[in-house]
Amino acid sequence: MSHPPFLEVFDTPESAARAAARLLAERLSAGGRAVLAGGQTPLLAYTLFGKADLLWHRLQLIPSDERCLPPEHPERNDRAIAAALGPQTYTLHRFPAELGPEEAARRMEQTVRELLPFDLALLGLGEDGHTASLFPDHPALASTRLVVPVRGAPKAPPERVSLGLAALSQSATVIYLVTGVAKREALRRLLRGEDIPANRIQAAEVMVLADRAARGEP
Ligand SMILES: O=C1O[C@H](COP(=O)(O)O)[C@@H](O)[C@H](O)[C@H]1O
Repeated sequence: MSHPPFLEVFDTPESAARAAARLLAERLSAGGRAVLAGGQTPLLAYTLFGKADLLWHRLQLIPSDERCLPPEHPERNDRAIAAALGPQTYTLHRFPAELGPEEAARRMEQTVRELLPFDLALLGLGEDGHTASLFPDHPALASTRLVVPVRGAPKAPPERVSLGLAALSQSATVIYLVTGVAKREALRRLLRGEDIPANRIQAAEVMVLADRAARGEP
């Protein structure tokens, strides 16, 4: 990560989500190619972003990673992202993660190659410092592939597929949305430039939107 990143701290997770939605709408007003994190944290931001007035038909989106679960499973990132965004007409490049990590990674390689570079990546941060499905000390971190298969992830489900560092580092802007007291230590490590997966992503512009709880402020 470029150091020091731009950091903005908000009173509540809702105000951090509003700021993330505003940034997405500003940066993608004419469309573009963007990565969206999975997980719970960004869902409110996506709901708000989904109401923005922009050239949705020119927007190509891809989840940062996917869990190897059946397509309609509630824990699928693509399903949660699409549900939060609502009925806008855009392109969402879904990982065929139901086919397993290796096959999904193989099939998505060309799609990702054609999407690069990304205009923006909104990423999450796990309590252990993972981002997308790139976990600390996992062999996927050493891969130079654009899309990496992940087995044995320490967070369920253990089988996943993820954009690799080689793809995520081709993002003009990376925004981390980090809220909640459980993320406090991971955020501290991110901001100190410690060797966690999120800090292995190289981008020209890195912004961190956090709430007071994640920052350890009362
Ligand atoms: O498993 C995942 O975890 C991270 C963080 O998720 P959160 O629920 O703590 O916000 C997420 O960024 C990643 O895309 C997801 O698959």
